[in-house]
Amino acid sequence: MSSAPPPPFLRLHPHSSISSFSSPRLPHLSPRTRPWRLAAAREMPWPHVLTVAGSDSSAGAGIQADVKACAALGAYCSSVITAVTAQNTAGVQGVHLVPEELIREQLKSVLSDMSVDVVKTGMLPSAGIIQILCESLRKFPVKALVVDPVMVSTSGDSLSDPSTLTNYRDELFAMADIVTPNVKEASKLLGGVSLHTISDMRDAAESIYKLGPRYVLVKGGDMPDSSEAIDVLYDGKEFVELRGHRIKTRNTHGTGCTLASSIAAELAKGSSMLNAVQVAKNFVESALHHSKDLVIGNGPQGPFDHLFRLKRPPYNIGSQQRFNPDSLFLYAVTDSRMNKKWGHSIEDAVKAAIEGGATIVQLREKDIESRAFLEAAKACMEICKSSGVSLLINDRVDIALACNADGVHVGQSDISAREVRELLGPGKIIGVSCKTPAQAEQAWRDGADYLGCGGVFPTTTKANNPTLGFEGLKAVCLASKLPVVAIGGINTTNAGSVMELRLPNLKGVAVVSALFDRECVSTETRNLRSILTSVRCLA
Ligand SMILES: Nc1ncnc2c1ncn2[C@@H]1O[C@H](COP(=O)(O)OP(=O)(O)OP(=O)(O)O)[C@@H](O)[C@H]1O
Ligand SMILES: Cc1ncc(CO)c(N)n1
Ligand SMILES: [Mg+2]
Repeated sequence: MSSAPPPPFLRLHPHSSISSFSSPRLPHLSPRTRPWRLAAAREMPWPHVLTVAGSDSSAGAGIQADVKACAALGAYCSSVITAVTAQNTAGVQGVHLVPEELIREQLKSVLSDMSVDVVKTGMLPSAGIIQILCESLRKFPVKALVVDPVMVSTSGDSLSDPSTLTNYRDELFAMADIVTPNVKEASKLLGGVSLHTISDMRDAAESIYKLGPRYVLVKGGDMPDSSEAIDVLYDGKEFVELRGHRIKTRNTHGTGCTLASSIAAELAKGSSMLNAVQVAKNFVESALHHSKDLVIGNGPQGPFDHLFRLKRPPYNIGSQQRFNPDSLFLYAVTDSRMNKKWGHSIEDAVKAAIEGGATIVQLREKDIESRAFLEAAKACMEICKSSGVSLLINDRVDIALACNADGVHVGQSDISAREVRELLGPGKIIGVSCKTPAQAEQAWRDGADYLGCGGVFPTTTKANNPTLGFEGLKAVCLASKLPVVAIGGINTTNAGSVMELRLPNLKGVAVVSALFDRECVSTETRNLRSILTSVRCLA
């Protein structure tokens, strides 16, 4: 690794010289007195990740991978460049460090102005750079810090000075929300222990956890001879094994950078750590899958396509509206037979349910022709959009895509949540009907957002639907890593008893006939809403 020469760039940038560092650039004006902020009628926060990492000339890893991953997942990505590397698909040919004072300046420029949510680190090649980063983070705290302790490239070239080990371990890890070493990096951090099995990865995660981060993710991308790519997440109490298919491809350059940036993007959007890691892992797996046969370069390790989703519909992948689990509180599911019986159109029924206080709506239309269904779905989308309520479509991914619905709900015999996610992209809501803890686990692995669990009580809406009772509901809620909505035979007389169970993850009740097999849908919804609210108030 070459060392940094004196900074010649000062002459190239007379207006941004390091000597001006101590004087603030922005005049200290309150938002009210900043004229450029008054122009916007409604300010929309944009999830923001700052990556502090090295440039990769081949653009498969480093800063370039980080920017692409964040863009693909709907987050803004600013970048502080720590080093410029010469790399291609054969390996690393050169490394040049950016002068430390310019790194400090870049950090201040971004952190002092741009409302960064999450900082993600990649290549931090010297001890001094880590110290500067820690100082900057103490001065400008952010919501979360994701540390990818990049030490060696997959080609085996060194990307950091051995002296950084001490600063990682003693200073940066204690500030980190998550640290994401691969097996080689975990071994280096722990003085050279060898990692061959999942059990070794767990032990390593436990040892690295003791250095101070809130979570440790030991990545198994480089574990040999496995049909699965398994990562181990540890939070100081529990281990979670994240298992994905191992994609057979040469295009794995930058998987680590992409995973860490994707975690950062999801955290910036408001996800929990476990969900962020799961979404990130699914994203890497999908990107590798879609890029497995692409050819760029002559070396053994090619880049992959972070923006693979742009090649296929839907294009609105960067939805910034995160799914809010609290929206499951009063979940209205339509039924065309009931609407027909009472002379309600689907649109009128949906409008009435929302008027009465439904917090999310699903169109479950089993006996209606596709064209009529799509027209009704489009009209319902307009109604839901104007009242800020999400609209999901039962089973029909095609209808959901065509009307740009907020998501899809699938059952155990419909296409899997993983495939629905592939089709809908990361910004849409996916729910799965589950009756057992095993199904709940699978739905989470497949990238679902919530579970529908039931039938809690006997129901006539769905034929041949076994009743789970409170015990079955409890088993699923306790095992689930996702929020749950209870369904099946729920009405104004028993909804209170369901919510009074106060089960973990149980966010609300889903109802069909209690709302729609009635003359006045809005009155029924209002009654149910007030029952649910009073139970919540007593909590
Ligand atoms: N061939 C593959 N198929 C599916 N997932 C993979 C594959 N290779 C790596 N992954 C996944 O990619 C993520 C990054 O893991 P990996 O161990 O490759 O990190 P890394 O070695 O730090 O990356 P890099 O190659 O960028 O240095 C992990 O979630 C891992 O499971
Ligand atoms: C600049 C840079 N950062 C990280 C990695 C690790 O993949 C790499 N190869 N290059
Ligand atoms: Mg790797």
